[in-house]
Amino acid sequence: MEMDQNSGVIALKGIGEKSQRLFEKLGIYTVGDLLRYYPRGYDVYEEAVPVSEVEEDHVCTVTGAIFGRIQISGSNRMQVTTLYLKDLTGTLKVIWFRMPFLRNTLGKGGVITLRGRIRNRKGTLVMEHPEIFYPSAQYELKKNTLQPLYPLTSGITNNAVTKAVHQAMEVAPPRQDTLPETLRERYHLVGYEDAVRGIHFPTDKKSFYVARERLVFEEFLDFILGLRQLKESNEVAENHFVFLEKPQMDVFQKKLPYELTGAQKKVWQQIRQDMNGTRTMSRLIQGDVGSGKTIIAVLALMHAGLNGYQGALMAPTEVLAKQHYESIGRMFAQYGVPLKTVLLTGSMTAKEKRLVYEEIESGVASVVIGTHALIQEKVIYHNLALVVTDEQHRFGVKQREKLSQKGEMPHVIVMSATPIPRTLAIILYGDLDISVIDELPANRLPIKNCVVDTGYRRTAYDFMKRQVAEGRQCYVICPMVEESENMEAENVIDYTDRLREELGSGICVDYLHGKMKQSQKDDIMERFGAGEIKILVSTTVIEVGIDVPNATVMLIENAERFGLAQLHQLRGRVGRGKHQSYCIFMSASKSKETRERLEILNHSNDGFFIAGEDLKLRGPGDLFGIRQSGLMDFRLGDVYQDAKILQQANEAADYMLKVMPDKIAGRLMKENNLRVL
Ligand SMILES: Nc1ncnc2c1ncn2[C@@H]1O[C@H](COP(=O)(O)OP(=O)(O)OP(=O)(O)O)[C@@H](O)[C@H]1O
Repeated sequence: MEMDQNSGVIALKGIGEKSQRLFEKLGIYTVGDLLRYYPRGYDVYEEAVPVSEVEEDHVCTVTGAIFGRIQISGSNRMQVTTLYLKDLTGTLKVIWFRMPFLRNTLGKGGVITLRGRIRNRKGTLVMEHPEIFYPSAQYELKKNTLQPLYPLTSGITNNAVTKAVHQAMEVAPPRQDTLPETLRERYHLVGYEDAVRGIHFPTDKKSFYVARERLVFEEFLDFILGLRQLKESNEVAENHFVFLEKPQMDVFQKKLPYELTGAQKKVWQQIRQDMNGTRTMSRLIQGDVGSGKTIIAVLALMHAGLNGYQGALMAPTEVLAKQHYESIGRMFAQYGVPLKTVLLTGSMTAKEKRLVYEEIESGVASVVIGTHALIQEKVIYHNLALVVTDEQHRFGVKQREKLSQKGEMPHVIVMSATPIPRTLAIILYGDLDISVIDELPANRLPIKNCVVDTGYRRTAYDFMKRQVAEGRQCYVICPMVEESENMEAENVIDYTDRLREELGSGICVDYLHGKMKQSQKDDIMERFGAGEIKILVSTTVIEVGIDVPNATVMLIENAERFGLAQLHQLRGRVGRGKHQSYCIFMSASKSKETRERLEILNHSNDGFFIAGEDLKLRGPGDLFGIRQSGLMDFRLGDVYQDAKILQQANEAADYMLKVMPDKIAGRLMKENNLRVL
């Protein structure tokens, strides 16, 4: 049977119905999907290093002579085979678990190559459970190759995915190039088939870079073309709402416990003009953490409500939606704003939801706050004139379509706390007008930072104790353990136990992680917000938007595992009130690069500056590392890392629009287009 990109994966040899279902779980239905399922990283088979140079926690390759006798110890169930490998620089202890037969296979001695992770066992560096190349020459075949590592789901191995991709590449290579030749030549990009081959099975680092570059370019290009199309539709969308200036708006602002900053006033003015203007608003509000974006959204929602329209605020998480719902409700009650606010989230019971649906449909509710549930079919709005959303859940084509099908074409405000350099913002938010809140409220004291190693932990705990004694609260962030979400939870729980022990029973310590039930999360956040919980141990779930101004200490464990932008976001959870705040970046890493990165944060609290420095620090060498920005969920591209490619793609989009507009329509139809919007 002839196979092509649209054939189901079941057409491949070795894939039966059971594996087919597993592939479907990964979102892979066709051979084409499989080829677009890119590795999340690579195992690099580096040159062997001398025994004296192996590093703790690194995967290393060593070559040497088998020294002395191979020993077997331990119980029957957990037999440990121990070998000593010797080269000119030293001797390394190597162990395997449950592989006693190795004594026979390796018993002849001679030269061997081993590749495995180095652990520190009671002060001795030991290589654990390595891959064996015996005789040593076998390693030559693998040396310098990169083996793909795919994101997996339980029941499917990396080997199975690798094999399937291999086969697909052979029987149905993607022959048709998806980029016009002029663009390929102009930007020196490899052909599509080579790129797909290179991303799955790079022969060396260079072939990986060129493959990736081409695919990232295309991903960005499609994204930008989509934005241009959105911009066009924004430009023609007429504002059919009528807004009048309401005196309550000024009264409300005067009653606030603070005066708006100059930057907040400027941005509010821009929004008001837009809402009262002739076109439908599509505006991005960019502001550093804690710059006071929420109040701007509140003003806009009030403006809609007081004019008899509905406004919706869509938050990225339930915790945040609830926080907004409570703080806005409180504000309205306190300052006499006669607008009904409702909350709608996925975890509410059917009965609760029904009630809210009714209040929305009848127009009783003026301000609707919630998560993604807000754009579900069942919600029928009553004159929806404004949607405020955040950058992660940007209001894309699909959402707009959904709402316009309901007869609404609301004004849209997108809020972003990611201070990206202006040149990039203009490209990434090409469909939106941009407002920047470039000033922090005047009552803020700059956060004091320090970068320390784990030896400082005790001192940090003592410091937190003192802060708690003064009535303040603290956050501790534990790293997310990649791949295993259950472990993520365990980490936080274990850490909390240890911290409770260290600090004694007088201080209430609790934890928060992504796997908890919604009601538990709400409960924890409520108790932290009320000041009952003094120290909150958490994963990065608290990263976005949590606002507890009484919290003054942020301790980030394993700071090296996070990107700069993310660290800045985390730090932004403190320094939100009038008290002096502190951020402690803790890291055991000795790497010079990590230190340099963390020093940037140590010396600056300015998100825009940090983003700029972050950009400067990067080189292609970082590509195997963590994705730094977490901004917009591109399949391969990273807007910081690939800033140059982003700029080129932007230029290419201009060129296509001018020279080959006929080639664009086809691209916009592509299924993955604007996936990230
Ligand atoms: N002009 C102001 N003067 C003093 N305090 C302000 C001012 N504007 C907002 N605030 C307060 O500052 C805190 C942070 O504001 P807000 O939650 O809106 O920040 P944000 O910009 O959304 O930040 P993030 O992106 O970190 O969530 C809030 O407690 C808010 O009440």
